Amino acid sequence: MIRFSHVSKIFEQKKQKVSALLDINLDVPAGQIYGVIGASGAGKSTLIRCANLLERPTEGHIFIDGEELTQLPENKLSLARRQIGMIFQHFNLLSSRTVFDNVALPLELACLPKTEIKKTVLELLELVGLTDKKKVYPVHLSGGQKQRVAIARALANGPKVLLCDEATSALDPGTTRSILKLLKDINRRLGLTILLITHEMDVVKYICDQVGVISHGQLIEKDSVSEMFSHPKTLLAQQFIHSTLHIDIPEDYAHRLSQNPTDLAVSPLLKLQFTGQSADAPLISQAIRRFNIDIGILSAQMDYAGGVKFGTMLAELEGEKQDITAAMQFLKDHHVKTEVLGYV
Ligand SMILES: Nc1ncnc2c1ncn2[C@@H]1O[C@H](COP(=O)(O)OP(=O)(O)OP(=O)(O)O)[C@@H](O)[C@H]1O
Repeated sequence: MIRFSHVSKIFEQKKQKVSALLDINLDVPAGQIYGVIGASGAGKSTLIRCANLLERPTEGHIFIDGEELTQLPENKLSLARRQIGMIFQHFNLLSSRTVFDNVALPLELACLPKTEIKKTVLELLELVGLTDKKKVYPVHLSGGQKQRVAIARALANGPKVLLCDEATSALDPGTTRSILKLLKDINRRLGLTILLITHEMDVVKYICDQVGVISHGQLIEKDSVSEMFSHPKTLLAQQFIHSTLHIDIPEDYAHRLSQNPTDLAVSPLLKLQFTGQSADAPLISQAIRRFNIDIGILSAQMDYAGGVKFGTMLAELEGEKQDITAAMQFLKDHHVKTEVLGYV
């Protein structure tokens, strides 16, 4: 449904060239939710703005449902853009228009008859759960409600594709969830293809089918969400995944931790990272039985994404030195990433 073929974008500013996108190849199948994740300045906004040619690529081709946008003359491009809805981090509603009139705007621009506009707008407001707010002005809405209006407006022309530019970045975690749930519902109910950009792996984990990681304008890794979470290949993907896990050493415990083993501090504190196959096997109890050691769990968080289990654990290993070494090797051999944080 969306295809980027060898897309590059170079910005020129005061004789300086910035390569915002470098040879991007991306295919989003119809009906899927595709997330592109990256740090600030990685090229996410440029990428999503190229999808509807708000930003024209310097090189390469962009196709929506088989039609090459990069070949279309301006008049045909405006028509093609009706197939592509877009929502933004800061909602971009017209403050002088009511909720109803904001959603009606694209239909008015498409010169639809009033009765049809009214019917469509009321259906859309029901879809996004804002029927009772139709006469309200945006200033009286919460952030989540504003984004719901923006979603209804983006769907007004019945697009095949929805582009989401950091759509939940300005919202609190609870509202973020409800907006992501709405996007997922719309995707499933209307078969809408969604391309979103984000800097939060939680967003990807919650709604995406596939994910691409962008860094310095390049898509350095792309995969299904389950594959990325179970076997992240690049360091950046690994860092994004582990940013969704919130594991800290308690402060009083950290004070007792010594960098190297001493006569009093002999038990290593390990940070164990489980992905895919390692998370499914009962490796902790196997290590305890096989090597006759004790494992004290300080904190742990296991999670699911795309049907795959993964997680992080902080655990103290107690026992004879050679048994601890053998147990650590056993965990490593079974794809558990093992890091010694100190000794207690
Ligand atoms: N209009 C522009 N003119 C010149 N350089 C630009 C322009 N827009 C973006 N850039 C540069 O292109 C690179 C990618 O920017 P982009 O906004 O796409 O990143 P991003 O991943 O969306 O960042 P953020 O998450 O901070 O919004 C950056 O180096 C940025 O400075």
